[in-house]
Amino acid sequence: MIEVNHITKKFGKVTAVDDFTLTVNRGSVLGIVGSNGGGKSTLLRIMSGVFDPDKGEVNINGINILNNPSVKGECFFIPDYPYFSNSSTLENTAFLFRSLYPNWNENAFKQFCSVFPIDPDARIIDMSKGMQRQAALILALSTCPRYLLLDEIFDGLDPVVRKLVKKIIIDNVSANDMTVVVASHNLRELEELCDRICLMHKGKLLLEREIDEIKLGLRKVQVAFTEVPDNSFFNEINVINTWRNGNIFNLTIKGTEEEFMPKLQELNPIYISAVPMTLEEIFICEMGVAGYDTENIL
Ligand SMILES: Nc1ncnc2c1ncn2[C@@H]1O[C@H](COP(=O)(O)OP(=O)(O)OP(=O)(O)O)[C@@H](O)[C@H]1O
Repeated sequence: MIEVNHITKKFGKVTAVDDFTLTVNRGSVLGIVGSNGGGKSTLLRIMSGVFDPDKGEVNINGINILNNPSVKGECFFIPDYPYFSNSSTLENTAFLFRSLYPNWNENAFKQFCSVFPIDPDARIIDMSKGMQRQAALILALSTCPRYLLLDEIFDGLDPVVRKLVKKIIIDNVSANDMTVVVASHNLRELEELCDRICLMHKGKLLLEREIDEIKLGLRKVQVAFTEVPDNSFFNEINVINTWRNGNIFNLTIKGTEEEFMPKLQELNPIYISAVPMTLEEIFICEMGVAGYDTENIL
């Protein structure tokens, strides 16, 4: 379990992370989304021990990571721009990592090298951005980390590799109880990967939800009437957003279809359809309901 307790980190006048508290359960995948400059990368750097916080602490399994190399050694952090030296290849970095990481898994390394379409003997800095990320991920996963922290890992990956990355991460979480924290602007990818999502803005945690709870909770409903019923019909249903175009209503409704459909049917609509919302739509909606200016946050 990772516990982030009241972390604050300032760079001069900028407060990158502001009294941030969060718990990541063992064997779970947490997604962090939020605005540019919201503090995601800084938070990940603090969680992995790259930066020390000004205030607060990060505990892994109850142990403060500050000046604790053995706990830090259980984490592998892939930054948004992974660093490789001029001469690094996958093979020679693996040679180094074998002696550095006690849990290095040679079979896993060979298997990852065979499934990812990159040359293990090529210089990593000559590779494309997406290929460099793949190289970083192959090395990270071969160290068998208990905690994997990923910053914008999907950036630059093609759709086939994105799918492969998600599958490998999910397999590792279920097989090895690995805990993953991934910061990304790509809500669609996070939706398929994460158990929980948190939203960070101006260094603060604005929202944290289970993916299933989010998805079950809201529906996008389009309903059309020949005769528009009295506005009071909204009172019967938990409508949190309405957009009307003549006799057609586009509603965001909180609740299950079993709950609200019979009530809508009573109004004799000529057309009705309910579809689940994407994570992006839900976040935008929840943020709006909470009074935030969503256009400047997501
Ligand atoms: N090393 C640094 N020195 C000075 N300021 C920094 C440093 N690192 C981050 N910051 C500042 O801290 C704030 C948070 O930056 P951070 O990179 O953590 O945000 P982010 O959420 O990852 O942003 P993005 O989504 O754009 O990658 C920004 O205002 C940034 O300019």
